Amino acid sequence: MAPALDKKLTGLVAATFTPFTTQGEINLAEIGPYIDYLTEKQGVNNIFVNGTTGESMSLSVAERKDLAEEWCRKAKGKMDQVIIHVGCMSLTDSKELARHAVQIEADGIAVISPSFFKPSTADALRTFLYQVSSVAPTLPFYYYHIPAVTGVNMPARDVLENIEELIPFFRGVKFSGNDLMDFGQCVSYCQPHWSALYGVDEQLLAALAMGAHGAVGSTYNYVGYHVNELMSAFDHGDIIQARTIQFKIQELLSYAKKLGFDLGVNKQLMNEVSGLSLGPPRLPVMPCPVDQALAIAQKYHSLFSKN
Ligand SMILES: CC(=O)N[C@H](C=O)[C@@H](O)[C@H](O)[C@H](O)CO
Ligand SMILES: CC(=O)C(=O)O
Repeated sequence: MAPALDKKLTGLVAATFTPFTTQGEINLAEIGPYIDYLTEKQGVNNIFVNGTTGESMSLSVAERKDLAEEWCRKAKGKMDQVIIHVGCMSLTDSKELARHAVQIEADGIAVISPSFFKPSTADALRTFLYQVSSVAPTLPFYYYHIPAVTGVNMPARDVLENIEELIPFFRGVKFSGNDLMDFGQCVSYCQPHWSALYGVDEQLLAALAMGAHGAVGSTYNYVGYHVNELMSAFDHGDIIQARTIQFKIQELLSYAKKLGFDLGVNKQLMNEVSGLSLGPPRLPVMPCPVDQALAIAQKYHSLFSKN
């Protein structure tokens, strides 16, 4: 098997929601239709599975394996790349998931910093990442930086320092932070075969100006079509058009945030917009009150007439 050796990850990557039944079990049957929705209706051809949006930290290792396997199986021939997030609090669990990602022929893995016991230095975090990668040494590897969620605030650029010496298949960073100076320094440190992927959907345009090669986010599940247009406007130098689309996304999210926007609301918005049955989130994330999702979906439709 040759993993995505020379396939640099670019463009849009949807961070998938995990489908649950109404009883709260993982719902593998919804994955096939979900993939079709992303490719056919949103023009999104890459997915980031079992991440923050996928509630990975609320899933068991066994559930994460079942999900990863089904996403890979159903994505075959339809998606360009499937990246599996394998970060856990326990190094042992992360290694088990990394080994499994090789078996199911994922295109890459990503790892978040542990956040209960936090690494105290960039070197400690790099060593943790290295140990996870060591059981999947030829699988493209991404560091997943999300300081607001992990509480691990060391600059991502520090984590990247000489990382290829430890992880030969290091392929980039998924940067979900607001610090655009740190992001710029990551871009500037990137090797040609690495990708700097931005993850704060509200301000992607600023990250594109800083040199982002692509974007990973939850909202690309339902505004992917429009963000593809934003990115192509940017590529063609039409900054006014790119900004117009970015401002619409900001308007949607600021409206949603005023009503209370969390993963439960985000997931319900996806249910409303897509017609998929992804179910409720898992506790401690609370299900979204119906009227709240409807109000946000209405705002969505008023901003984006397509879809
Ligand atoms: C905390 C979180 O989930 N961040 C996501 C990616 O990393 C983003 O895609 C956000 O969901 C998005 O920017 C909306 O705030
Ligand atoms: C947004 C994102 O990348 C995640 O859900 O992990």
